[in-house]
Amino acid sequence: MAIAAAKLLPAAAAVSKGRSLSSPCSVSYSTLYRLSSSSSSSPSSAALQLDSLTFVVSSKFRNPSSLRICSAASSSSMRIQAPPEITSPASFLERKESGILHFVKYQGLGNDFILVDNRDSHEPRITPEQAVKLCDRNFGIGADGVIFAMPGINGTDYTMRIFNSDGSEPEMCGNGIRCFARFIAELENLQGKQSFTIHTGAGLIVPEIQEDGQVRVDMGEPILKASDVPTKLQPNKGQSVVKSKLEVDGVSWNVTCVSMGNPHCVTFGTEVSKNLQVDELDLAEIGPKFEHHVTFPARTNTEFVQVFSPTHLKMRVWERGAGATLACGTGACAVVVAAVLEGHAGRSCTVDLPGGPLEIEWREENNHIYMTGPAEVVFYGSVPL
Ligand SMILES: N[C@@H](CCC[C@H](N)C(=O)O)C(=O)O
Repeated sequence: MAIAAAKLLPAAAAVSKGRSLSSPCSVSYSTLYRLSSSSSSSPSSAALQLDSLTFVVSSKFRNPSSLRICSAASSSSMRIQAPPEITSPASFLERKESGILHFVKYQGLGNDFILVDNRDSHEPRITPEQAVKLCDRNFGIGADGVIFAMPGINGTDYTMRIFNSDGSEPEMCGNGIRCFARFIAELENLQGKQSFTIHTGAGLIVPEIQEDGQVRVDMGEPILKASDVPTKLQPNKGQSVVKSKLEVDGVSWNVTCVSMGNPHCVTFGTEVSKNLQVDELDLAEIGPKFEHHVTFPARTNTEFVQVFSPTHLKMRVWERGAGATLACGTGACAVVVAAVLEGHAGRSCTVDLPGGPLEIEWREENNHIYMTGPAEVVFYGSVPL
């Protein structure tokens, strides 16, 4: 956590020299707070410094009684107030000050999200424009998207909404829903095996936290009907588009189109090069050309796949609205569906992504896809809006 320390020190120095940190916020936010484990071997910590507000917290605190929060400087000449008492991550998030957003940053295989407790409203606490700023990796917190935990509708426990880092709103997010489940367990102080019914733009999704902390998600059924994906490519297998030709940048790619609630275009190769070496691709060059191709009226996520064996695939992804990410859960599900339809793999596969592996199963008896993978806290923070 060298980065965290590097970010912390200038802020601490500014306070200790009696300089107030430039701030549009109230004086209490000119304080540098440090939240640490009472154990001397604090496992990890991270700092967030945005305008006047710097909040440093351990990413591993799980025992509220071991929490303590303290200001980093205490001279009476400085405009520092006693820090508010924080006894748990949930109580931290429950603090509601106008103009301040409390959040938890989570990641699932490096696909990272700002999680917002929005359980008291059906309206997202921030706008798409604010989400774009917060997701910026240089001028903001840095994330692939912002996820809102909202009240359930239609009898579900919760609703998940998400903004991509470009401010667009996708229907679903596989890595995000694993993070969402862990976030809810933290907010509700639930331990052990837990499952939730979540309303999303892709319908009902059911994540289950396992004893080992991994999250297994019933992702529902894939949608293969071309007009529902949506794609303008002509169906060539029933109503589906399977291993069809798509011209992108003068190259003829073989593509299969799958929706997991959100659209995916999966390719295992081109007309001339049937087996992709995915590490050799220039994703930033080719990805946007798929994303904005006229054949995808709602834009598309694109997965480039290499087959190691019928149970082991490797993919890189260019996400709609987020660009190259380290992992995409809905993408990994779409890849296994496409691999089965094209005859490259069986229904249970390990899919390697740049951020790590996901276990995917497309079950024959109910047509549902199950995804299993991790979700972890990165840090807790507050940011002026
Ligand atoms: N990373 C996500 C997908 C997020 C949404 C996507 N960018 C879209 O616009 O559809 C995942 O893990 O599924």
